[in-house]
Amino acid sequence: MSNKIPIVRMVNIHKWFGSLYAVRGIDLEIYPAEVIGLIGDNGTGKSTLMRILAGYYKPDIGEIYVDEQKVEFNSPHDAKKLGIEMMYQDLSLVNTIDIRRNFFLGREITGRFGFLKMNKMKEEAKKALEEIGLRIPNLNLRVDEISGGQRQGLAFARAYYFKKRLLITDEPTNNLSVKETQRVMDTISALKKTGISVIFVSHNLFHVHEVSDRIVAMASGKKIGEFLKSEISVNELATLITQKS
Ligand SMILES: Nc1ncnc2c1ncn2[C@@H]1O[C@H](COP(=O)(O)OP(=O)(O)OP(=O)(O)O)[C@@H](O)[C@H]1O
Repeated sequence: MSNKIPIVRMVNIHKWFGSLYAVRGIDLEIYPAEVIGLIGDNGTGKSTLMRILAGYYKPDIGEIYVDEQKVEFNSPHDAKKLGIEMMYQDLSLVNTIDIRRNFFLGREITGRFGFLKMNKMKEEAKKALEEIGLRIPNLNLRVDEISGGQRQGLAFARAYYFKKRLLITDEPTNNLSVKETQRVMDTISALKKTGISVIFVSHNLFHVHEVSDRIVAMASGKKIGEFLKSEISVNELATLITQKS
């Protein structure tokens, strides 16, 4: 990876919540078209680090570089403008409206006089879904009528369509069946092929190991290891995390 320029470089990031020292000097680099697994026990600072990267929190110490330019995120909007987005459990979808409207939520395609171009939106959504290998037969369904895996897929396809560069996804395989989990993992791999990078935060070491190129382990706010997938097994990851927590 050293001959490539990282999309993002986090340098010496520290964060306190009052007297609680949540993130203790983390360095993290993310390269284009790379899946990074971020692991660690509960309360080790993974979400805090990711929220800093996505502009929800400011670090107390440390710097963030995007394309080697120093940036300061004052809000998630600032990070989004640079193509960095954190996907939350609710995936920012509205259950009671259909898939194609969700796909464009707040960014609808309109024609003259502001009318919504429903067919155009349907076509574009279908194309984006297909390009990352997802088939949802009926885009007129409401989001609460599709499965959890399909909801994840929709959120991923939307990120792909709106040209995000780095997606942070927190436990995307939680509560999914084996088949649905596989679909989410396949979608992450498909996104990677389009050049998008993904940070996959999860407690499920099997899922992390399967989908990631590189795995970063945290304990007590610190980075305790960073490995290429080929360098470490799931069992070794489990031992590392349990020993340090
Ligand atoms: N907004 C906040 N205010 C105060 N303390 C916080 C806040 N957010 C996180 N913390 C604390 O910071 C520490 C790190 O939390 P964080 O959520 O980053 O851990 P995590 O590794 O993501 O955990 P989990 O895997 O359980 O989601 C914890 O002790 C947590 O209670």
